[in-house]
Amino acid sequence: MPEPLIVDHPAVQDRLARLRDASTPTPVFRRLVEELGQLLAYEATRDLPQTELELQTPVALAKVRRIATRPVAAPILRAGLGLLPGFLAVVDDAVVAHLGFYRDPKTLAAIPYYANLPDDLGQRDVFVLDPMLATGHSGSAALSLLAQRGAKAPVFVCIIAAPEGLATLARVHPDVRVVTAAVDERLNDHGYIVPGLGDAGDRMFGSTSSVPSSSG
Ligand SMILES: O=P(O)(O)OC[C@H]1O[C@H](OP(=O)(O)OP(=O)(O)O)[C@H](O)[C@@H]1O
Ligand SMILES: O=c1cc[nH]c(=O)[nH]1
Ligand SMILES: [Mg+2]
Repeated sequence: MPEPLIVDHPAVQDRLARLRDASTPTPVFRRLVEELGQLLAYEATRDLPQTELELQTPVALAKVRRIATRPVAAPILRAGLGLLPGFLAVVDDAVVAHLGFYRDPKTLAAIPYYANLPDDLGQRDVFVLDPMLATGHSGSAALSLLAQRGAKAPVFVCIIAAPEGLATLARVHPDVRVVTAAVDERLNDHGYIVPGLGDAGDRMFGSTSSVPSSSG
């Protein structure tokens, strides 16, 4: 797998710092995730193929470049939805594919519960959105489903990746490129990223599950 792209821009790192802060309230957390979605999408879509064409400005003919094909943005529910508005701010006519997976808290397996994908994935650039890559089970399961439906070499856009999740993707999906704001130290013994930011979905949507904070 290509080396992950860690977006080190101060505007990204400052927002990540505020996300990590346990005292950041839900509305601010959600806004910061949305803004990071835009900044990360800007980097992740840098190599999208373009077509050249000529059009008429009010003044003269101009040679211009447009994005060649509408890419697919595939948020993993729920938390991936937080990155979607920012992605669409960068590529406003992306096709949205929804992928429902939740992580079983005991086994940490990814349980599928919803999928709505376009038929022509093979002809499109695909960007999977999920703020957290922890064990990599959810990301890997989402990428497997996309591959079964014809997607080639998708990009995985996240805010924090754990080394364990990166290793899983490298093993199961070696063609995937990861764009992230940070690679953290490790997982704790409950599968949470350390130091991480806690449960992204809960912090974004105001729901509660107990986030185990053991140092294990
Ligand atoms: O790499 P993994 O170990 O699979 O963990 C990461 C997944 O866990 C979180 O989702 P969660 O299952 O909590 O669902 P939610 O987004 O609905 O809260 C997160 O948004 C990822 O999808
Ligand atoms: O640290 C983690 C791990 C999985 N999912 C989250 O939201 N946070
Ligand atoms: Mg969650």
